[in-house]
Amino acid sequence: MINYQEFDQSFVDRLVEKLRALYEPDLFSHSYQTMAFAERMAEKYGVDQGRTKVASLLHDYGRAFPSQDLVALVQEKKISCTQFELENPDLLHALAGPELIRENFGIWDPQILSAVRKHTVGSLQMSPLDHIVYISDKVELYRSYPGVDILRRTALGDLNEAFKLCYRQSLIYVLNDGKPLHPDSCKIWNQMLQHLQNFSSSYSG
Ligand SMILES: Nc1ncnc2c1ncn2[C@@H]1O[C@H](COP(=O)(O)OP(=O)(O)OP(=O)(O)OP(=O)(O)OC[C@H]2O[C@@H](n3cnc4c(N)ncnc43)[C@H](O)[C@@H]2O)[C@@H](O)[C@H]1O
Repeated sequence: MINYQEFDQSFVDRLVEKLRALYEPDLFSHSYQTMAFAERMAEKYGVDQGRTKVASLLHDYGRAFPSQDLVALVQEKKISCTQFELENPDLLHALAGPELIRENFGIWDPQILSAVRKHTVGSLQMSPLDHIVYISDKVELYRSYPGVDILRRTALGDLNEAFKLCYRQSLIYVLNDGKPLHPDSCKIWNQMLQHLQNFSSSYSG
């Protein structure tokens, strides 16, 4: 029997093959490239490689399910979810992801499940692993929007700055699309600026 809580390379390899068979090709390529970028970031920032690979590979697992199934799942399992999120089902794949991953892969690791849940809107409390998965999703090799190269370089140089730039990028993307912004976004943005300001003033003594 596979010990699902040991995220060694053999576990990762088997997970890659399962997802290759399960996902549409575009979703598989995106997930694989997100893992490849996250791996580089984990090495740079000293974050657990196995967890990083599993979380980044599975971050979009909820995307393999139709929206109506995700709505039914969050209601049936009473997954913590706001009215705004229910009305914007693009956001549900991140919220339903942890439950689906527990059920279908037997992965209960809280750090992995946290990174999956927070990869779309972020959160007021994010670990380095949460940041790595969030950023890698936005800058993986197949993303090709203007400015993505700068985001990639920053991602491998300064984790806090990279999260700030990627978060800003996502907010602009949502606004330009004319979509409603998640109510938590403003709080997350302001808290991040405060944190960066405190960090830089304590650093400069
Ligand atoms: N705070 C918030 N409030 C409300 N809704 C929110 C939100 N944050 C994210 N969302 C929405 O939630 C959805 C899911 O976000 P994610 O979970 O981050 O995106 P995804 O599953 O990888 O894919 P999707 O197809 O939906 O998005 P895309 O690759 O085009 O894009 C994924 C990301 O890649 C970047 N990106 C991709 N194409 C880009 C482009 N042409 N220009 C600029 N940035 C781009 C952006 O950062 C973008 O967010 C997004 O569509 C987004 O609109």
